[in-house]
Amino acid sequence: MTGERDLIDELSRIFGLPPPQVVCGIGDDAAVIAGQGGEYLLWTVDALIEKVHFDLTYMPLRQLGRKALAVNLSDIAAMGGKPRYALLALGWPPERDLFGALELARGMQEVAQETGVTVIGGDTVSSPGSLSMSLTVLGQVKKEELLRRDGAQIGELIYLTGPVGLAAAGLETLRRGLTLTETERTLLLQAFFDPQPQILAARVLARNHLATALIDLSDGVASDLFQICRRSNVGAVVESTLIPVPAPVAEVAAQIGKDPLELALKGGEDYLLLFTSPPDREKALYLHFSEAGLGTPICIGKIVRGNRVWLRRPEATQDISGMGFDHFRLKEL
Ligand SMILES: Nc1ncnc2c1ncn2[C@@H]1O[C@H](COP(=O)(O)OP(=O)(O)O)[C@@H](O)[C@H]1O
Ligand SMILES: Cc1ncc(C[n+]2csc(CCOP(=O)(O)OP(=O)(O)O)c2C)c(N)n1
Ligand SMILES: [Mg+2]
Repeated sequence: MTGERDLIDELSRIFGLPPPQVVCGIGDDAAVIAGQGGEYLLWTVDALIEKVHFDLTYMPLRQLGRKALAVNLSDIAAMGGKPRYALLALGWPPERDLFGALELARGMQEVAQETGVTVIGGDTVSSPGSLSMSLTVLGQVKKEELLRRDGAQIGELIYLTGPVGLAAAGLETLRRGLTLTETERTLLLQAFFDPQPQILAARVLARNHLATALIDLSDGVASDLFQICRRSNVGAVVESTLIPVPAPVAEVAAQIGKDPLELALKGGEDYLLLFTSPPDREKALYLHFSEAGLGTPICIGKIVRGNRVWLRRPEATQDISGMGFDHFRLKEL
């Protein structure tokens, strides 16, 4: 086993196949359980661990609360669903002021109110040394609107709902104390601190049957597109010239001596949507997004035969399958 994905594959072998009422078990953004009246229940959990997901020296607790819920909601969005209820398991370091936990909860409650979610339970324990939390979110989606990772077909187009690399560049800015203009800094830190779960965009895709496969971007395009490919038994070609890399991301990349595309495709924590859609739905896609007041989706490539993710650059084509954030293959970007 060489990383997180291999470990999950092995765990899923141990846990075995789920019973028939489980429409989708291990392997998608959330588990899907057949509910009543043509509704499916969506069930997801994400842990956030100090020093792995956040550093309290630069992450205010209120922001952390916002982000903790937002990244979980992103997994419900990634199934085309509506988030409803959340449970919070909190591991609080006993040496840390307990009032800090209230700040965290206030941040979470802000996002809950913004998205129509209610926190209905949890667990509170001490966690010597580091703050940890785990959020469980329950959502719902109509049976015919469920969007999974496994529906991509050869010839379809691959889209993003926004520019990539901002959060990763924000993290590098904080970590390395980079000097940027105030506008650049604000944009990057906002993306890193306060990701906006793409619930509306996902609902537009789901309601109008505009996507065939959907995932949210937590580990980066290279890794998350590979998950779509693995589940759909297809390959993908991403065109380097089509990747939306904002100028401040390129600026950070230059300051840290990295390739901007690398930061944009492998940095992670974008929490945008990555989806596939048939070419003949392109007009409808743009129209529905524009009618909903959403930015135009950005086409970055195409689904092809095979099982790898290729990045086509003017000078060469490179295999980027599964590259990006992995909990057990940590290396400095
Ligand atoms: N420890 C685990 N036990 C069982 N299932 C797991 C475990 N870790 C991850 N999974 C499942 O593996 C799939 C991929 O997980 P992950 O990559 O963390 O998804 P996401 O990026 O959407 O959070 C999901 O369906 C998740 O529920
Ligand atoms: C202190 C710190 N170090 C590193 C990172 C970068 N980082 C942490 S988790 C992550 C990827 C997403 O987290 P994960 O737990 O894999 O989410 P999931 O894919 O399960 O939704 C990234 C890029 C960070 N945010 N903070
Ligand atoms: Mg996860």
